[in-house]
Amino acid sequence: MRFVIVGAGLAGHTAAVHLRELAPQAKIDILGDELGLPYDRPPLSKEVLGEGAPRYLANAETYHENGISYHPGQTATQIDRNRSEILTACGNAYAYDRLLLATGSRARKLPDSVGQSSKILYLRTLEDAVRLKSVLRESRRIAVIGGGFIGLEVAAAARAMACEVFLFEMTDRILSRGMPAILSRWAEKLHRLNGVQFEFGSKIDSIHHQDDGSLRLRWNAFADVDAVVVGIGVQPNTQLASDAGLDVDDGIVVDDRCQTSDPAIFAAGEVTSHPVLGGAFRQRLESWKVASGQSLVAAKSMAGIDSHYAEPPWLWSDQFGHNIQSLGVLQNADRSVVLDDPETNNWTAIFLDSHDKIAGAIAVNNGRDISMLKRALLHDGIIPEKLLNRAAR
Ligand SMILES: NC(=O)c1ccc[n+]([C@@H]2O[C@H](COP(=O)([O-])OP(=O)(O)OC[C@H]3O[C@@H](n4cnc5c(N)ncnc54)[C@H](O)[C@@H]3O)[C@@H](O)[C@H]2O)c1
Repeated sequence: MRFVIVGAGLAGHTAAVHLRELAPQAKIDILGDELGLPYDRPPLSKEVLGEGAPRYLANAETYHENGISYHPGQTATQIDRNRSEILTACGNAYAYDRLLLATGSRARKLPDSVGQSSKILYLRTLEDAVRLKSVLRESRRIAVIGGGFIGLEVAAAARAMACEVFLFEMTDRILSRGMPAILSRWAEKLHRLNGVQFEFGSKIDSIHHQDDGSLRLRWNAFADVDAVVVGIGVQPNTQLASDAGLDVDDGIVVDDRCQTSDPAIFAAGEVTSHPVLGGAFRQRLESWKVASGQSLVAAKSMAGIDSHYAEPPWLWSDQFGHNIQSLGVLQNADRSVVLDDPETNNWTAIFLDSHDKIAGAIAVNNGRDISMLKRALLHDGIIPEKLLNRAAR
């Protein structure tokens, strides 16, 4: 059996390791478009911007010892479904019996018309993180565009380096995509207390270089900064799949076995549009947990073992030493129950659906609540009595 994996992020790497265990005789190739070894992405906006080192997922010896052929710098450009081959930009061809697409996402860019400069930075890859860190070290004032997790984690890292930080968010609150207002209020207060300055409802019209090397931002006012960091979301890398005629709807459409509309082709990680909560709807989730969980299901399915992905959405973030966790689907919730005091740095909000069952939760420095609520969500959806006792009356 020949397995080819396109994408050497967490999903691609983890699937290769599982496939090796499940199919000891199989040929396994991983194609990655970056040059180095696969690494874990969450530390890029946290430890790597501080004093920490990147977390590599493997080294060349482990791949060699496990008979996994890792091909860095190989950008896949075409799936030839008739010949069951992947073609790359370098002109190589890799034949497959089962193919896994773990192509992830890329950073959404500001339009070129806003301005172009080597000091307008994005954060998606290890190379981006290393460059950003060195620019932050040299900067006194920076602008961050976008108040999502990237923007906020970069703001926290920049403040730790004593940079002045202006954060521009086009909506009226931070974390507005998918996170509830109670978390936005808490996180904004935390960031303000730590010196981050906010501009809401503002889109940058232009960014110009000035003679002294700084950048001038224009929206309905002006600001001069040394660098601009942009975190305005991501776009899934679906081109390869759509060019090959696979079903794509925002992400690559897969079933709960991670199989695409072609039975020989599978997909895993944040590029997938997959069924959530028993198939009630489908979602593309930008989360480490999806990459790690779906890679096991995809590997089993590719090896012919029955397996289904049924994990509820879960993600976390660390900001100014505080841990935020989010569980489940919060957008469709009808009401919430708050445990402890959201004015402090330890609280949990549980979101309930129209049947008063748990839809999801947010916990600030309360990771244990999330573990308990996850079990309850998967069991009967009822809030455990032990937690209810802490609800504000
Ligand atoms: N801890 C974590 O889970 C974590 C941490 C970092 C990054 N990530 C992931 O990295 C990816 C990228 O994160 P992100 O923060 O860039 O995306 P995001 O979509 O979470 O947030 C983008 C923010 O930018 C705002 N925005 C969009 N266009 C804008 C504009 N022109 N001007 C001002 N604001 C604008 C949006 O309103 C939104 O608040 C996501 O997949 C995210 O989940 C996750």
